[in-house]
Amino acid sequence: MTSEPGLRAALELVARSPALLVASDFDGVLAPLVDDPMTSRALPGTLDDLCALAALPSTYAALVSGRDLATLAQLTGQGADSPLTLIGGHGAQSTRADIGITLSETEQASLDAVTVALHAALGGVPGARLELKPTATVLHTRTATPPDAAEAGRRAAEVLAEHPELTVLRGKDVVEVTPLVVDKGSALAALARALDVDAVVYFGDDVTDENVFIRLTPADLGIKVGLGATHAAQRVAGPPDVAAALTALRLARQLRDAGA
Ligand SMILES: O=P(O)(O)OC[C@H]1O[C@H](O[C@H]2O[C@H](CO)[C@@H](O)[C@H](O)[C@H]2O)[C@H](O)[C@@H](O)[C@@H]1O
Repeated sequence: MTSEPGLRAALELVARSPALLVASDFDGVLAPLVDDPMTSRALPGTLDDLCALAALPSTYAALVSGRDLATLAQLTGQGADSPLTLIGGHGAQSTRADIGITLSETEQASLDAVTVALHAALGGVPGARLELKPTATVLHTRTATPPDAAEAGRRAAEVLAEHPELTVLRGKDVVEVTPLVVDKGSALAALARALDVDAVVYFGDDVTDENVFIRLTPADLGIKVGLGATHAAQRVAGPPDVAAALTALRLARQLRDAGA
């Protein structure tokens, strides 16, 4: 897909920015979507290219995910010595800012109550299951039939109607509920400000990534992965195209540094 002239030209142009931040979502972007969230892995080369970019002068790289930080680090193998900034929990956590995620007693009670209620309401719906994260509970329906997924969604909506204090984030075969007010766009904008970069490149595939795309300026480059309405300027089909685009961006940035 990087042979597509518009995308290639856009990557080469943004690679010439004096200070650049390259950031990517994880699931569905670096890692193909799978049924079991704990088996997600980034495609070969993607993390290497991000780390290589982060090693270049005036160049930074980040992962921005709905995963909690510990899980994101585990799945990507990016530990404390990683050159990448990891932003987790849709912006609730960051390795750079060391943002804490301790919920208040009220927030924790609210999350616990909705989790218990969802668990009770979803019993008996085949393929519907809950993922428990430190700041959120996620209803997964990827392995449910369409009628079962619809039934799970209907039951979840009834429960969530009783919890207007919670934030609901919708994604690919997931409905996520958290007591925090978070979004990836604010988190990435704060990182870009802190790094004082001239341009941001962002890869994302889901509704929550639109909060990033909508904030980008003409100096930046948003790349939507897959189908669906988007505010991104460019689009690729799937994770293999992201891998190719990251390599093209890394090479263009290295050429720029070499003065070519
Ligand atoms: O922001 P992301 O990195 O894209 O994380 C969003 C959610 O990703 C995970 O769910 C998605 O990936 C799963 C594994 O491929 C897939 O089974 C599921 O259908 C997808 O929605 C994760 O499990 C969630 O906690 C994240 O919020």
